[in-house]
Amino acid sequence: MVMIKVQHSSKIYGSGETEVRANDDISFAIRSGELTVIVGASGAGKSTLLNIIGGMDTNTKGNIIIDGTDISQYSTKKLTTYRRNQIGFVFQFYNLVPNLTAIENVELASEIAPNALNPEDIMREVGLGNRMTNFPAQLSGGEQQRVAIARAIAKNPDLLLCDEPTGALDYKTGKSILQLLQNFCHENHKNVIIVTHNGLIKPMADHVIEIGDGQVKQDTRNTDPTPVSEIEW
Ligand SMILES: Nc1ncnc2c1ncn2[C@@H]1O[C@H](COP(=O)(O)OP(=O)(O)OP(=O)(O)O)[C@@H](O)[C@H]1O
Repeated sequence: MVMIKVQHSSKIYGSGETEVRANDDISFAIRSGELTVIVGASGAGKSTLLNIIGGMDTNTKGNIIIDGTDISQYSTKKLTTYRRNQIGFVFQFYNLVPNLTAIENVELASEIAPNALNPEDIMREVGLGNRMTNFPAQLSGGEQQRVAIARAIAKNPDLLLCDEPTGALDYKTGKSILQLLQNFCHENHKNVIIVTHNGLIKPMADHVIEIGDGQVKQDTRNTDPTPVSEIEW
């Protein structure tokens, strides 16, 4: 079953001499339960695409069909509900609230979502059962990213969108975060999209979309994705 259909989507910033075609006629389909890696060089248009799929930005042209509904036609209010109920975001720099404990950061998200999971269960699942009452500053970068992932997962979203989730982490910690995302996707049959410039992680994905100059350069699938623990980069 197709979960996401991006159809001839373009995003143009500015106009005239300052016009930037961040996305230029992008089309692809993501099947339900796929771990998708969107890969490309800096400035290729990856974050723009992810933000449009996540309802944080809107496209200039084209359709974004999520589970049968075209969100490119949504009002601002509908987009807010869509983001709140269906999307979990993970960013490079965690974006945790510094004066709330780890578990309170997760509760913040679960409280606004209608089908939320138990925050304590999720904290244990990401390996932080014993760090729930710590503040972000008392946690390592990898632990903070685990809290950010727990916060995104606790909403029980259909779609987990991750923009360079290991960008601020060392190699080993980054690997454990990617393993967590791969497990979450495959064990729960959820959709996860990871945006990265690191082409070497492509083998971990079910689906790889390569973006260059705002366009899809390659769209391939791995029938037998490699466990993250077996990938070196
Ligand atoms: N709000 C904006 N206004 C104007 N131009 C923008 C805006 N956001 C992005 N762009 C431009 O659109 C292009 C694509 O940017 P985008 O951030 O999507 O690329 P990216 O592939 O995610 O890059 P990176 O890996 O460096 O984050 C770039 O040329 C960027 O400068």
